[in-house]
Amino acid sequence: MDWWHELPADEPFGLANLPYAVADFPDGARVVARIADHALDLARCAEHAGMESGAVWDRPSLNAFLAEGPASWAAARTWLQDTLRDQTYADCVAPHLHPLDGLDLLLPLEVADYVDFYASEHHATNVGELFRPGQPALTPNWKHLPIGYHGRSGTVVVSGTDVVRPCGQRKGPNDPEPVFGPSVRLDIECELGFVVGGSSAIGEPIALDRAWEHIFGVVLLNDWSARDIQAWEYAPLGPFLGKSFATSISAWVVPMAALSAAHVPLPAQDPAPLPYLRGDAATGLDISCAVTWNDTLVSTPPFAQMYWSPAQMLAHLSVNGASTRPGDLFGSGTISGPAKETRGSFLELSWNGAEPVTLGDGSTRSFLQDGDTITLTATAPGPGGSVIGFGACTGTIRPALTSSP
Ligand SMILES: O=C(O)/C=C/C(=O)CC(=O)CC(=O)O
Ligand SMILES: [Ca+2]
Ligand SMILES: [Mg+2]
Repeated sequence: MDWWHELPADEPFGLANLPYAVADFPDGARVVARIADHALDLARCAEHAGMESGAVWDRPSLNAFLAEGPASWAAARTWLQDTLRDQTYADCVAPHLHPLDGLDLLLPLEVADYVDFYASEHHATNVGELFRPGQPALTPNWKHLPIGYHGRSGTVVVSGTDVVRPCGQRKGPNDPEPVFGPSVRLDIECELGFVVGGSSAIGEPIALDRAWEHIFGVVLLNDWSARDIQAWEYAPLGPFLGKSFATSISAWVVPMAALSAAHVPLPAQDPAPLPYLRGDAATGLDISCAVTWNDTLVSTPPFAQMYWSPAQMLAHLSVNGASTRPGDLFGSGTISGPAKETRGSFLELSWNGAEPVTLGDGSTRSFLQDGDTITLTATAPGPGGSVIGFGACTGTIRPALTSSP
């Protein structure tokens, strides 16, 4: 028996999970799968085992594998689980396992198009009250369609990448004129990101009941947000420079197949959405997130509380005939539950600065200070009582480069 044949039942990166990442080996970057605290060099392991289709992993991103589609993803997963389970393959596995400690993980995919949704009713209600006081918190369309905006795919960065405080225009309600400078209300948004694979042609919407087949897996996602820049710029076209400077994702992509036991019914949708958004595939996911600010756990956002299903998001995203490509990424929107300690942004947690958060060292915060580190983590139920881990999505704030261009 080798160590990977006898992992404890509560190992969050056991055979039921097997998330993918891209590791920067001395002789090139390649796709790996995680098993406990090791990464398996998939292309080399497959080569060793005589599995020719493993060449798709001999690349510096997941995109070629994403392009192959769900039948290939399922076959690869079955092969990988069999290879790790069966002791006769131990010689094909052992030489290609690398301790994670000391391994550099890269952005796991070349992000094609990036969309961010707004699917938490609690978050949308809170932000509505804070940004548009005196108006109904939810806009009239909110319960009829999953609201989203197209973001900037080129600034999606991997966990561990520092985030430079953005500069931009802001104008508070009492300022006579806009001013330019480093954001003074830099925030996070705890979200999940959904990685799209296969493709759909222009003019051919993805039906709700086929939507999950197009979703390869899930990452943790932090949609860094400069609230002062956002509040001044967003009307009437939506978020722009307040969010496009950086979006962090976890290095590990948890395959949807690992989350088969995590599907849960959505909270009741009233009014019933239009038929293209209605059906049994409109499930939620029981994924419990956690937000750590420096070393203090400040929030535990529950994805199971999200109003819209990821399947509804993808059906809506393509219902106008927009095509999808391997490497498309969509964010769920900030995950906020009903309780204060489950809010997924500091705008909400500090109620726009009125109720600062106290950290473990006794200091208080409303928004991010230079040097602060944010870490998102999550777990989900796996098959047979196992636990599915997601790794971490972390980022540290660096000072603004300049206060004037
Ligand atoms: O209500 C608004 O004007 C904007 C809210 C957001 O910050 C948008 C966003 O990124 C969506 C989300 O993460 O839920
Ligand atoms: Ca967001
Ligand atoms: Mg962003």
